[in-house]
Parts: sequence; structure tokens; C-alpha cells
Amino acid sequence: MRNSQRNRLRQRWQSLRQSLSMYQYCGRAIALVWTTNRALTIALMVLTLVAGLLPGAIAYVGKLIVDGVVLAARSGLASDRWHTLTYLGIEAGLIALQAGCKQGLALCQSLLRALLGHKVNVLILEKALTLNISHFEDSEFYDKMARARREASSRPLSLVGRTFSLVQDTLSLITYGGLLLHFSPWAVLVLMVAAVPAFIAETRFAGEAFRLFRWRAPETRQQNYLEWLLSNDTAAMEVKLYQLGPMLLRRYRDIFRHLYGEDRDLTIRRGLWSYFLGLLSTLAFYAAYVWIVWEAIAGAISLGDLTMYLVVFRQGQSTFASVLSAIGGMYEDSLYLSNLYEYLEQPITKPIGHATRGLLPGDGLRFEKVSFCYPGSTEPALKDVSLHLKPGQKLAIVGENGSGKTTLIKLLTRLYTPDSGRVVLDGLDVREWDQDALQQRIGVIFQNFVRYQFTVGENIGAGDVAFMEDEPRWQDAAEKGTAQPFIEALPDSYHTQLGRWFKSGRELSGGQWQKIALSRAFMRTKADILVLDEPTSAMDAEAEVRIFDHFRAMTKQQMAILISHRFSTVRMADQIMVLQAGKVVEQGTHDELLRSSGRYAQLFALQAAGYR
Ligand SMILES: Nc1ncnc2c1ncn2[C@@H]1O[C@H](COP(=O)(O)OP(=O)(O)OP(=O)(O)O)[C@@H](O)[C@H]1O
Repeated sequence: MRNSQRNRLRQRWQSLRQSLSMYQYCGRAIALVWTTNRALTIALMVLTLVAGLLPGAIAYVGKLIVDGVVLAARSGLASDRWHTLTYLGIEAGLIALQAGCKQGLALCQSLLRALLGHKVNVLILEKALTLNISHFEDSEFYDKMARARREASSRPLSLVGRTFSLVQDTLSLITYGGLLLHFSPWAVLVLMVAAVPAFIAETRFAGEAFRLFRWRAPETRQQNYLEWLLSNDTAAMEVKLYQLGPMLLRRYRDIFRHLYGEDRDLTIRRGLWSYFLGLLSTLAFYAAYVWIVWEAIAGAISLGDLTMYLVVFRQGQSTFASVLSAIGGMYEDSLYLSNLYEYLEQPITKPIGHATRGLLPGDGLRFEKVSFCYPGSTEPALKDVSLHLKPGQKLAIVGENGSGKTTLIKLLTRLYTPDSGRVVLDGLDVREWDQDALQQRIGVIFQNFVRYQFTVGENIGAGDVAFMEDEPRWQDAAEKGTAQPFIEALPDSYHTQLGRWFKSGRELSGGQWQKIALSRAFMRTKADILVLDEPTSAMDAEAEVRIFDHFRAMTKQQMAILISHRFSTVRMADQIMVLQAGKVVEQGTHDELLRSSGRYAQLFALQAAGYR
């Protein structure tokens, strides 16, 4: 029994400690604000300090006024009257100062909000640039980033604002305590002790709210996804045609109802506890108040003192309530910051290679017994894959959906690293290549290439960011990608805005977008490896034949890897590799593979029959 009690106590203590540790983020938030704008931070600090001390001073001057009135009424002397009026003037001055402080604080906060929001957003995006692809595919991490971005502009400043208002309120409470000390140190002690239970409860409930918030992150993410599906242009067409709207909305409502239920329970419990424990401190306040009134009746303290204590008690009570709510709010803000820092401090494995030349220039590209399994997956996506592609050679990869074709390209471009085996370019493992040098040598179009909501020219220029605005280069690349004729027919040619997001944007057909993407790959004039992952799936048959004839002529010296399900194009390659469940099952030229009557011949015959 005693042991279980001890355990429970220990658990409570641990959860309280954990809750208290959240407040470390106040310091970090202040440091963040400090680095954002020092002058504004100093102004905020000074104004907070002054605003914290003023209520006590105003209460004290109030006392002097009442005592002055009583004295002047009794003595009838003009000098006493003037004294009282002077106190009134001082109080008016202090009130004006208080209003100034309030305005100043609001001003500093709104300026800092804009600056800080921008700074945090930039920090988040800078970090995003350093992330590996695997981070974007890790749902938990993605969630962290999404949450950090969502509240970037409000939470850090809110935490700073609350920290400062807590300091301000605490200062006010200390000055009230100081004034009350004059009456009796015991009264101060009683009031302090009475405040402790409410403080502990507030911290505990805030901790519980945090655990709830973390635990239900997947539901919140699902809700965000449903929101996105219901309000995004890319999904709108399908949602409408398949009449998915009501079903998606129902799911959205169900998740809300579930989350709301949990929130409501916690909020009610939190409210009740805060009320009853707050009542305890109110009782203590009033006990002390009765004591003071008693002393005033007995003539032990002046009428001015009584007025001052009256103000101290009334305001002390509301200041105390605002301290409690600041603590709860700060806790929530700290949770946001803990999430933000977890995201910003995520360790990233930096590429270590520095080589800009291979050991055997001209050796081309080799995969040596490469195997790879996606993080979190049990089945390998590639098993013991080997190939050798010499400069000028064209390789076609065929295979069923999910056989590992795109994965092979991801390993070549170093988006992922093989679990075993090596990918070697010019005799040097791609891991030892300098990232930029390697990427400059490869021009890739993935099947899910990006359709930038930019102009046509920028969409092509994105293939080589150093020449993003170079119009002659766009034209050259567009010609190679066979996009030139339709681009020239557009109203503003290369300067036509694409997509529907921005004013006067033009939407293109699937095949036209693919031609833009193909042109983008040709922007990399230094690239000697071109990778086309199903580049012509949306193009008409004539365009496809033209593109490949053209492509071969344009890339005589370059290596090319082509992934396609159309055998009419695949057959043009020098080498064909057939993948099945991550393994190379056949390799050779079109004629060799047909002769061997294996999987390739079977698939080829199947497709050819479809055209007869
Ligand atoms: N990011 C990922 N995380 C985990 N598994 C993945 C990921 N991407 C692909 N896979 C799995 O790896 C295997 C190979 O996928 P890959 O995209 O390479 O196939 P593919 O041959 O290009 O298919 P398709 O012809 O449909 O484009 C599949 O089983 C797929 O489910």
C-alpha cells in the first residue's frame, strides 16, 4: 500500500516536473525575439517593467489622496488642500503613463509579430531545404513540419507576450505584497500559500492538454487532409464527379466530433478545478480583507490605508486570475515551440562527398549488385541490380508497376542510398561525388514532375536555376523538348502564366505539360545523363515517335535512361533491362530479348497484338 502510494506520488512529481520543464521554452522564445529585433525587445521589456510597477504606485497615491482629503477636511488649511490636489495630479500623470505603456506594448507586439512570423517561417523553410527525401515521406516528421508552419507567425510572440505579461503581473503582485507587508507579513504569507494549489492545477491540466494534443496528431492530420481534398483545385474535379463531397465532409465531421468530445471533457474538468481552487484563494483574500476592515474600524489603520488595501485586494484578485490564465496559455505556446525546435534541431545527414571528377572519366554509369529497401518497408524494392551504361548508350527499363524502375532512378540521383552494393559514376561511388557536381550531370524528369504556377519560360528555366531567366536558353531547350510550336501559339508565348492559381493563368493539356517538363531536362546543357521516367505517357503517338527520333539525334553523346510502358519507344534503346519485383530478370537488345522468348518477348507480343 505504502509502496503504491509512493509510486503514485513519484508519478505525480514526474509529471509536474515534465510540465514545469516546458517553461524552459520561454527563455528560448525571448532569445528568438531578441535576435529578431533588439530595440523592440528592449522597448517591450522596459514597458513591461513600468506597466508592472504602475498599479502598485497608483494604489499608493490613491491612499495618499484619501488621507489628504480626510486631513484637509479636518484642518481646513489651504496647504493641505494643495497637497491633496498635487496627489491627484500625480495620479492623473500615472494613469496617463499607464495608458501610454499599454499602447506602447501593443505597438511593439504588433511590429514584432510581423518580424518574428517572417523569421520563424524563413527558419522553417531553410530547414526544409536541408531535409532528405525520406523526411518528407515520414508522416510523423511531415506532421511536425506542417504544425510548425501553421502557427509560425503567432505562437512565438504569443509566448513572449505572455511571459512578459506574467512578469508584469508578478511585479504588480509583488508591489501589492509590498504594500500589504506594511499591514502584516502574515497576510502576505496566507495569500501566497492560498495561490499554490490553483497554480499546480493549472500546470497539471496544461500538461494533460499537451499529451492529448500530441497523441491525436494523426487525427488532426487526417482532418487537414480532408480539408485539403475538399478545397483544392487538383482534387475538385474528381471529388465532384464521383460525388465524394458528402462522404468526405461526414468523415471530417466525425473526426471533429471525436476530438471535440475529448476537448470538452478536459475543458470542463480544468474549469471546475480551477474554479474551486481559485475559490480557495478568494476565501483567503477575503479572510485577510475582513481582518483589514476590522483594523480600520478599530482605528489601527487610516481610511487611506483601507482604500489602498481595497484596491490591492480587488486588483490583486484579477491580476492573480490573469497570472493563472497566462500560465495555461504559456504552456500551450511552449508546446508549439517544443515542436518547432524538435523540427529545427532534427539531425540531418549531410552529403560527405567532394569529388568533382571520377577516377575513370568516360567509364559511364554502373550499378554493382545494388539492393535497397525503403525505410519502414520489409520487402526490398531492388535486389542485386547490376548494369553498365557507357557514354552515348541508351538504356530502357521495362517492368510491371511497382517493379522498382523509379527506385533505381532515385538511387542514381542519390535521393536514397543503397543498403548494399554501389552506384558508380566514372569509376567513383556517387556518395563520394560533390552533390552539386553530380546533380549538374543528371537531367531527370520524374513521372510526377512539378507543374509550377509560373510562366512557361520559368517552367522550362527551372531545369537550371542559374539560367532561370535566360530566354534564348528556354527557346533552345523548348526546341529540343519539341514544345516550341505550341508555346509560340500561346498568347504571351514564353511569358504566358501557367496554371489556374494566378491571374490570367493558362492551363495546358497533360501532353503539353510533359513537353514542358522534357524541355526542362534539356536546360541542363552540361548533363550527360538524361533520365526520362515515362515522359511520353500523355503524348499522342505521332508526338512520341517524333520526340524519340529527335531525342536520339539530340543526345548522341549522352547516356539516357528511359522508363516506359510503350514498347514502340523501348525497342529503340541500345540496351533493355526487364525488372520484376526488384530483380533484373532479362537484359539485352530488343532483338536478343525477342530471340530468347522470355518475359520481354511475352510482353512485347501482348502489346503488339493490341495494335493489330
Ligand atoms: N517512398 C516509398 N516508400 C516505401 N515504399 C515505396 C516508396 N516508393 C515506392 N515504394 C515501393 O517500392 C516498390 C517499387 O516502386 P517503384 O516506384 O520503383 O516502382 P515502378 O517500377 O517505378 O512502378 P510504376 O511503373 O508504377 O511507376 C513498390 O513496391 C512500391 O510500393
